Amino acid sequence: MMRAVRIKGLSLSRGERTLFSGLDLDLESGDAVALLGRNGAGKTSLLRAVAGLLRPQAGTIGFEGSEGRILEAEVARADHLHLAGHHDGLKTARTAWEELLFQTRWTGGSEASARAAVERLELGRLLDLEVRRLSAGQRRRVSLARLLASPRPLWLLDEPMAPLDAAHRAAFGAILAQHLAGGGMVLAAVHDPLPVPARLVEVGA
Ligand SMILES: Nc1ncnc2c1ncn2[C@@H]1O[C@H](COP(=O)(O)OP(=O)(O)OP(=O)(O)O)[C@@H](O)[C@H]1O
Repeated sequence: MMRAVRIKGLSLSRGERTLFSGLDLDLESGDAVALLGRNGAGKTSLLRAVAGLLRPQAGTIGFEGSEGRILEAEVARADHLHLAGHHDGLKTARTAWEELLFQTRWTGGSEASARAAVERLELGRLLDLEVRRLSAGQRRRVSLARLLASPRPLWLLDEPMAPLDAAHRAAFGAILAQHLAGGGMVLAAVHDPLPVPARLVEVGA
């Protein structure tokens, strides 16, 4: 079980442009961090680097288990984190249920855990619809259901609440609080405040 993330002296570039350099950030079990910064500052890029999808120019990203045990980064990334990007990563021609079940199994969850996530996110009436027929907020709820359907300690969230209405933002706040209370960690790029207490970290120059 992952208990901490340690980012030291991190520099990220896109093309010729350095987005930021010398970023230090520690995330411990139970912590939420809100990444702030102007459009293009590099918040999404940072989440992708933590997920292993973008190679840093400099610095390190380390993962620890209980008692400071170093986790192999490849294993930590494959088994201990979720990246919920703002493109949702859902195949549009599948039904919401097909897509949720496929992704749940892919990440080690079961049909029962997918059903429980459906209940929690009130997706029951949407399950037979193709993803392309869902509204932005409905699509986001299907995407966020994956977080619950296969429990993993580190949630990397890219503007998770942007398309959600007030009621579903509140429901998602409760889900985040429960995840943190259970020892999980949240690293979220946001423009609006997270609905749980979070440390604020400014990204970019
Ligand atoms: N695939 C890519 N190839 C080249 N440059 C990219 C790519 N993706 C993003 N960028 C550039 O990297 C910079 C940082 O983008 P990023 O998405 O990390 O910013 P952000 O802080 O998340 O912004 P926003 O608040 O608008 O979501 C931007 O200037 C963007 O144009």
